[in-house]
Amino acid sequence: MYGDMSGSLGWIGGLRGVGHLLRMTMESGKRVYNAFSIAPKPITVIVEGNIGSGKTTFLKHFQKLPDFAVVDEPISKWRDCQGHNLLELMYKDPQKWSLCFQSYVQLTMLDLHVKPVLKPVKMMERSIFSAKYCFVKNLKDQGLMNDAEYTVLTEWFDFIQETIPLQVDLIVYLKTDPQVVFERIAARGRTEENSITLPYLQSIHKLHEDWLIHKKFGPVPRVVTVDANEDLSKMMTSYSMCEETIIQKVAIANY
Ligand SMILES: Nc1ncnc2c1ncn2[C@@H]1O[C@H](COP(=O)(O)OP(=O)(O)O)[C@@H](O)[C@H]1O
Ligand SMILES: Nc1nc2c(ncn2[C@H]2C[C@H](O)[C@@H](COP(=O)(O)O)O2)c(=O)[nH]1
Repeated sequence: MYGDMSGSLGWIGGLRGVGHLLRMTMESGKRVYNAFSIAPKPITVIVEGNIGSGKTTFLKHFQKLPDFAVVDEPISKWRDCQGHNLLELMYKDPQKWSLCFQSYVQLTMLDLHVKPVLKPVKMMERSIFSAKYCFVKNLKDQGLMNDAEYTVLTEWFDFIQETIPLQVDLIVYLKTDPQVVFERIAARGRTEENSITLPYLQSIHKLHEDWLIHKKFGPVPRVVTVDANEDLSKMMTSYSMCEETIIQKVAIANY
């Protein structure tokens, strides 16, 4: 289901030296592939987390690094699909608009999954997987999507999995308390989101935990969980630790 290019991370200790070399290369501002003298095999990292957990903010840190290609969530497309604000329609009347919205999410996320990048690390904000396992499942569980609609979306999802290899080498999970993200969403003030309730965020949180921690929907690639409740001023350490883990993953993929 998830393409994964590298073996066990149990070699981490033995490769720490390679990771250090890569880090020195990246910190010196040179291209990471100088250390290999050939282009390394690219790896794909997806960043997941509840609404308002800090994914966009987290990815801004990596956008500054020369060997990371950040692929943002296509929310601008969801807010303007040839003049239709599908995000707003979905929040205003999920019973009526969820199939339409989720179909477009699945298309726009697939487009980003297959988008090639010219850098060693491709970092995606969310994925076709969280759309399915968290948001679509929540709509079904809450009775906001009927069985026929859910079946059609699921058959599309299954067909995509069977015909298009979607590479995911690592998942960074920004884990938050629903109350924390509830307050952040309110502060962010996105008009479409002013109807979001705490119980909704609690449901989405539980589904992220079921998917990534309890693995209730099948095997997942390696998950690095970050406590994203911390205030922004304290997040730099977590960002740097994730950077190190990703650099080592590149090393493993090219060992
Ligand atoms: N660690 C943090 N502490 C406090 N506020 C944060 C933190 N990370 C992000 N924010 C703020 O919370 C809101 C949601 O962050 P954002 O990165 O847009 O989350 P997401 O992309 O997951 O929806 C934004 O207003 C952002 O400035
Ligand atoms: N119903 C769904 N809503 C989704 C999905 N993916 C994202 N979203 C919503 C949640 C937010 O309101 C907004 C952007 O998400 P952030 O977490 O980046 O703020 O889009 C989905 O698949 N279904």
